[in-house]
Amino acid sequence: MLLAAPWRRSALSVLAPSSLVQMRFRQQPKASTFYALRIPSCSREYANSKKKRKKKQAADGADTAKSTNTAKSIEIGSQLLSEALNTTVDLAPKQPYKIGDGPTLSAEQEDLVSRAVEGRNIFYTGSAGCGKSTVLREIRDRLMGMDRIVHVLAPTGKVAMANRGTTTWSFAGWTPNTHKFTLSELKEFVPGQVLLDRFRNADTIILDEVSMVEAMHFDRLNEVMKAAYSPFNKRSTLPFGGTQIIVTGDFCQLPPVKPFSHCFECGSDLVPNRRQNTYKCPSTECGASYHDDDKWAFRSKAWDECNFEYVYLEKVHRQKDLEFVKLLQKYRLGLGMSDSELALLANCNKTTDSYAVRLFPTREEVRKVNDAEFRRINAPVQTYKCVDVFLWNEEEHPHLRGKATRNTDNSLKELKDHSFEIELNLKEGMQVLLLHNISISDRLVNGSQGVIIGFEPFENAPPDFEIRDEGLPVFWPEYDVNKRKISEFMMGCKEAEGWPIVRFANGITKTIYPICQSILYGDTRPYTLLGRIQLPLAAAWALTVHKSQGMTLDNAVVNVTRAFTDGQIYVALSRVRTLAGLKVEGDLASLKRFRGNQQVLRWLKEKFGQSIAVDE
Ligand SMILES: Nc1ncnc2c1ncn2[C@@H]1O[C@H](COP(=O)(O)OP(=O)(O)OP(=O)(O)O)[C@@H](O)[C@H]1O
Repeated sequence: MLLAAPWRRSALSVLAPSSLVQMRFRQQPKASTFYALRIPSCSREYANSKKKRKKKQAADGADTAKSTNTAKSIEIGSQLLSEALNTTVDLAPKQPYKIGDGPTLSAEQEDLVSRAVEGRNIFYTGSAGCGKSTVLREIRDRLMGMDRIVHVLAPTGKVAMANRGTTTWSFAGWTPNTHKFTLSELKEFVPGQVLLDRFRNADTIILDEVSMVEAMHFDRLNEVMKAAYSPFNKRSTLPFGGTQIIVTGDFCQLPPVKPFSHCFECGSDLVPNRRQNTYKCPSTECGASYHDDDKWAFRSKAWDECNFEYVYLEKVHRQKDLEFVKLLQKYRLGLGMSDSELALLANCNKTTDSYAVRLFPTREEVRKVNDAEFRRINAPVQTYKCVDVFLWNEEEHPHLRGKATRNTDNSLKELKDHSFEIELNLKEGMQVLLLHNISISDRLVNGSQGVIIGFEPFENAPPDFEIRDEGLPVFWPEYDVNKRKISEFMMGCKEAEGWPIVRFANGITKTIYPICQSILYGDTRPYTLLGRIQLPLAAAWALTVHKSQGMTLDNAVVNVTRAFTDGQIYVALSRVRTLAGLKVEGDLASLKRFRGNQQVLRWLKEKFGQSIAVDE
């Protein structure tokens, strides 16, 4: 019985023997540093001796389901609900709609996971497709399965949503304006009790897409987490207040967006000098100056303090074709490519079938293509309105009240970066992209492409899914909340013909049902849940490169004309599995123009040496 099912816990995997290429470095202080604060490196021995959580709750799904504290805590407030309750939609479960699990980890990935669960500070990296996100999810699940309080953070909402995590901004209680504070103000700003508890109770932070995290941002986070302790407490001297830090990403991919907006010391708006690649603080008292080379997180003092173990995942899983892997690796590392290699990438005669998604550097280009293609299809529009769910553990997380704020269309403001559409418009014949892993074995994963070939009538395939799919205890205020939310969703799409049937590029045809993709909030269990119920599909004629980040695509046409930043073309090229699935179009001179960031490349070579070598 769906609703009475106890929450699941992911089983611990067998740890494989080590064949990992991993290195330990004690970082040398940087030659140049612009920040005033420098604190000696500290070891991580504290992490293992950390006291067990006091606020841990034994609550499980069955208990919470019986909770009587319902009226205040569940947010359902829409007219739709009362309508939905009166509908006669058949909700009898049919085939369970299984959310896909991750692949079996390779030996090097397993070894990395076991190091992480031992409590070490780790930076792990590798080329696009080596499994960084896959490993992140495994580390998160295993640590949470060990009752650790784990915060998965990311620099942008989109990446955070994909990992069911939160942004570094939201974790720290910041808005972009918060960086106008001086560093001391920022530290004083922390002592709201909620933030103090959050920082002090955090066992582990896993930070994804670190290439997009600006150095000063990383430093600020470090400083405010230390400031959660009195100066007499040893933890005030430990990096991130003694919380375990696991950082991942690929510095050859997307860089920080708008770095050096505010002075680290005094918070003033910095003045960029584009020719010299510098940013100057206009305050005469402060007068700090920053160089663009120092924008990377690995240039921060916090990075030095963390004293990371460095792990390089060598095996690429997204692509199997060695020639293509080498080609991508060369492009990633800015190694000169021969004309024939460039021609191979840019070969416009290659067959790209009708599923190919076009990747553009800018949003404007994407919108134009998708709108035009949608209009061209002569078929009725089927509309599916999302249902956003807020299951609030008010007693434990009163500070999350604000997360319930809604837009006029009833979507939650907090879910503005959710990859699922608020209102999804589909047509038969439309090219679509899957936004969720629904079956790893069938290779129907986030990024799989297909075409809608028809609609399955609703009555033949009622959805059967759980709002809470995390395997973790979620605040569950009412017994039949699942059923009601599904009914509410059904109401929102009752004019549509049915569930879309998609023929995927790999030949598999599958009816797509709604799912709830959720994020868990709160530092104590059972968690507060925010989720969006929707069909995990999006128009797929075109996507921005930024949106494609993290995806695995079967076929793509990469338009390089308006590429504007390092790493963008590499991200785009590395989305596809095979060379046969790739076509490059536009101003091909851009392929030569972006040769990787030299600062990053030097650093990578210094840290990983042979591990990143490409056989000539
Ligand atoms: N051990 C493995 N066995 C089989 N497939 C794997 C394995 N690890 C990862 N993959 C698959 O490889 C693809 C890329 O994995 P993932 O997205 O985790 O890589 P990534 O390093 O995060 O990529 P990117 O840097 O491009 O975001 C996914 O389809 C994933 O399922």
